[in-house]
Amino acid sequence: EALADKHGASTAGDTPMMPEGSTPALSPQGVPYTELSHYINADGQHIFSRYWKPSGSPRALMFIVHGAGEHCCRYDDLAQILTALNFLVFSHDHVGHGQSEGERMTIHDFHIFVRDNIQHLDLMKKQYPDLPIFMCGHSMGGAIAILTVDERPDDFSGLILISPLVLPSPQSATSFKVFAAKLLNYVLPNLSLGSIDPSFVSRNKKEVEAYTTDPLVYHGGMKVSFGVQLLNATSRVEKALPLFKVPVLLFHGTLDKLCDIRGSHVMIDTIQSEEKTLKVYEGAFHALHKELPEVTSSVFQEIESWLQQKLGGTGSSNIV
Ligand SMILES: O=C1N[C@]2(CO1)C[C@H](C(=O)N1CCC(COc3ccc(F)cc3Cl)CC1)C2
Repeated sequence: EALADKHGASTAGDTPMMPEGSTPALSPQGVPYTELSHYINADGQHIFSRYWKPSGSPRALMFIVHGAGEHCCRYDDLAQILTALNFLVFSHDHVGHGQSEGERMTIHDFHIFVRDNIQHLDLMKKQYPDLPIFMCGHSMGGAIAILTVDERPDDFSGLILISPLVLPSPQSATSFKVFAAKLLNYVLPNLSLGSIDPSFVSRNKKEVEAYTTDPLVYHGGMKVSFGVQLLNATSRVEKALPLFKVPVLLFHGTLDKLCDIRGSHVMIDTIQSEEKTLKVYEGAFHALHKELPEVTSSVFQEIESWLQQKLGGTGSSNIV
């Protein structure tokens, strides 16, 4: 059992990871993992993990789950908002993403993302056994979050979803692409379905630029095999929704071309959660946490007041 250090990152200090004189495991960017907070997943891969700690003692945990091709350091702004509410925020780069090991944007079973999520969740529960835990997922990270909560419903006090992948969007997963992906998966699994169009990510030109120039973002084509796993994810999510009971705060833009807003309508109508809210942003694109200032500030305010109300905290909980 690898020891978890104070950050909850497990180091392999007690098991000789490499015989004397050999080089330490390096991140895809060439950084030794001994210098990066990380944990080792069930396949022995180094998963880069990130922790944003509040100045005071934390009153809750927030587990952020990033989307396809991106990485957890893109959530610094959201994490800062949350640490100001005395949340301890944690996240990691999914296998094949960012500073974690694994072939770029390659997965042979979508459940691996959920398995690694649960491992990190258990590490943090051990470190902070008495704190309520919330999860926030974006896009493909929303599907991973839904499936994680579905497996551990009693571990979460609430789930926030920013334009989650519930239904594939007809633009990015055209019925031809879906058909082709399923067929080609047997013969050409590594064929590219084309890469994510950065202009679909946000209307905010600065954010599109940041996405396009971010060296930790994967800008290559999406493999057929990855697309098929995303389709697997959407069907697993649809099966999970009718049994879903955790409080949910959902956000979606009406002009989202990457994840169909219909998926959020299906979700809000299907889940059994007593507390469920869907905020629709007219004209907004996909990454609402990186959209035009008026959208992103509204999303962050809604998240703040929803969390304050959940924690029975001070602030704008409107008790009538
Ligand atoms: O800020 C952010 N957001 C990001 C990038 O940077 C967007 C990206 C992300 O997760 N998705 C956008 C693309 C979408 C493609 O979907 C498919 C494609 C082929 C297919 F066959 C079946 C499907 Cl479902 C999946 C979800 C994370």
